[in-house]
Amino acid sequence: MNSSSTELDESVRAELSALRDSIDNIDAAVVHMLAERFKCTQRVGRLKADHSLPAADPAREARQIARLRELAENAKLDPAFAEKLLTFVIAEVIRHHETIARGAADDHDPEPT
Ligand SMILES: C=C(O[C@@H]1C=C(C(=O)O)C=C[C@H]1O)C(=O)O
Repeated sequence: MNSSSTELDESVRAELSALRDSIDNIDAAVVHMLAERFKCTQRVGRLKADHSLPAADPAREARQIARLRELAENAKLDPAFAEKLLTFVIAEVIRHHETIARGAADDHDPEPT
């Protein structure tokens, strides 16, 4: 190995390392943003359970998906991927809402005898 290829290796390593630092920062931001989103959706779940509203709202989901697909297209992100991601997150939210609703129902129902 000559000195120029060693230098190239070093610059490639440095670029890879800098890119990975950015990826780590972005992943941290995604986790924090998801945590904030789930805080909001937990409150929505509580509200729905308290007022006997259904866990899922397909009409709202359809509007969100259409909006996100457009945002994705404008951002040069695959809209199908954006839709898959949102659908995955929403499915988890609905699961949480169902759990909250079951808890609320248990609180209101008399103990089985
Ligand atoms: C959070 C809600 O509950 C569900 C979850 C949604 C979401 O995670 O964005 C959207 C619609 C509902 O199916 C809501 O109704 O706003």
